[in-house]
Amino acid sequence: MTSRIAFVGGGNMARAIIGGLIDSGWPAQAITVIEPHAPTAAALERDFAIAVQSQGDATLAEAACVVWAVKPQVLKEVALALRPLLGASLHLSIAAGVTTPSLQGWLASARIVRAMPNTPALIRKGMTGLFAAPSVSEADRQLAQRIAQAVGQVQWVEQEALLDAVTAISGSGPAYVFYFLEAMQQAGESLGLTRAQAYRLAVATFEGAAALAAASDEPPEVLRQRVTSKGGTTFAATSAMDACDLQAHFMAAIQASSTRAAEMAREFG
Ligand SMILES: NC(=O)C1=CN([C@@H]2O[C@H](COP(=O)(O)OP(=O)(O)OC[C@H]3O[C@@H](n4cnc5c(N)ncnc54)[C@H](OP(=O)(O)O)[C@@H]3O)[C@@H](O)[C@H]2O)C=CC1
Ligand SMILES: O=C(O)[C@@H]1CCC=N1
Repeated sequence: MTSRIAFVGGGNMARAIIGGLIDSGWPAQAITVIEPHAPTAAALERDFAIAVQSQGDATLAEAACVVWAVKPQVLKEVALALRPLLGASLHLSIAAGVTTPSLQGWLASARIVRAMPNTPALIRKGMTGLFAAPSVSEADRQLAQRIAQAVGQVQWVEQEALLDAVTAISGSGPAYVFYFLEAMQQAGESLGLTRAQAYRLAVATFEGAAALAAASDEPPEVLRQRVTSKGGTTFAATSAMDACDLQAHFMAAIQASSTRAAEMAREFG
């Protein structure tokens, strides 16, 4: 029988994971959500035919896994409020920055796995970083991994601090890709393409280049060199990027994401 999963918070990321789980064959009847915002709750019920409650009830204790998917800012308050209703479940937190020791204290449980998914989970192309303290059982690790793998690939890390790096690369990463897509679309338009033409070209290019990188044994700088003809168009573009130190700026932006994850642990943990 499929394990019951209860989501606390039914926002963007929970929706992505729920969509991926159902798409991968997880029964809708085995998923419940606690989501107080009525329009969000109604949309989840409509789109996925799952049970959505405005607040927790006794059925929360029946979940094999509770997925904590509220904002880090409110996680402590929500966890303490629901604590009397919790059973002996695994707790899977997707909140950026909130640490295992904080969660252990709020939930009065050591059965905690932290996950850092990303929104491509919605189409089962997610990448999820996972961390569990050494005391967490193999069965709990397997259940967390099963949920994450239902929506894409997983990468375990051995030190909790590395989840901040995962957050900065793959958690926030889809936004970086969309940021570049926006720029490529606007540039294409300014060069005379229609908005739709430019967007289609840009999306297909990301798709194709990522698939090529995934299929290749060669490092990205070699793949880039293959595109770059001597004195040609790509060289003109990458030289302009180098002239404004784009790579260093981009790396600093990723560092800022990781630093923010660590700060959030101090603010909300
Ligand atoms: N978005 C992303 O790409 C990623 C997000 N995360 C993490 O996922 C978590 C959720 O983020 P995201 O989905 O973007 O945020 P959202 O704000 O979209 O979702 C959070 C949801 O929780 C609801 N909520 C608020 N209070 C309660 C409560 N007491 N009980 C139950 N639900 C409540 C919110 O309702 P309301 O709007 O009314 O407040 C909202 O619908 C965060 O901790 C974030 O760090 C992790 C990886 C990637
Ligand atoms: O922006 C955030 O804080 C969350 C975590 C990673 C992606 N979104």
